[in-house]
Amino acid sequence: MDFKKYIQIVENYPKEGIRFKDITTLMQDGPAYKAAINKMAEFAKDKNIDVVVGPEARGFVVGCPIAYALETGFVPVRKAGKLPREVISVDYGLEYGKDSLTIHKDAIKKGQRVLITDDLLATGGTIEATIKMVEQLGGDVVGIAFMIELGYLEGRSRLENYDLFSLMTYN
Ligand SMILES: O=P(O)(O)OC[C@H]1O[C@H](OP(=O)(O)OP(=O)(O)O)[C@H](O)[C@@H]1O
Ligand SMILES: Nc1ncnc2[nH]cnc12
Repeated sequence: MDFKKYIQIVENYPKEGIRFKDITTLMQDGPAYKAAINKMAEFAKDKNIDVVVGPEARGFVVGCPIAYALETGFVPVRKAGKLPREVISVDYGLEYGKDSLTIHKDAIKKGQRVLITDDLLATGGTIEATIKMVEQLGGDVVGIAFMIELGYLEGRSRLENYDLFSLMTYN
């Protein structure tokens, strides 16, 4: 399937100079959404994943159905102030700003095999922060799956020690 034909590119959103890759046009097409999720789940199916972790909000859109397909649990990573119980947190930078991410302290058990998922790899700041928290809790990041990779931002170079999968790459 040509997944790129379902992605809309929006110029200068949310800031001048950013070419925003809108995945909502893929999500709203049932067969395309299902095929995209199945391909991402396929990458992880022989990795003995215990739990899938994804950052809000678009990381939930890919992470939850992948967890369902793999029959694992899903752990949300959220922006500061959104998780109700004790968290650990990390500050990070984005293609268009900076923020802070959190995860529940008891969400990952030592030695669990973790698949991290997100809709898009840009600078890699979000995923690097997510990896830091998973590893701090004792999780083993055995794979990272993206729907889209922005090759020109070289986020991949920050994730050299990990097994990465991207469904689509824009250069
Ligand atoms: O590789 P990076 O430079 O870190 O950028 C990628 C992140 O940016 C977007 O999330 P955003 O923070 O805009 O939040 P959203 O999913 O809630 O829209 C996207 O969903 C990734 O998580
Ligand atoms: N160019 C982009 N398009 C969509 N989501 C993004 N997140 C970070 N950069 C992005």
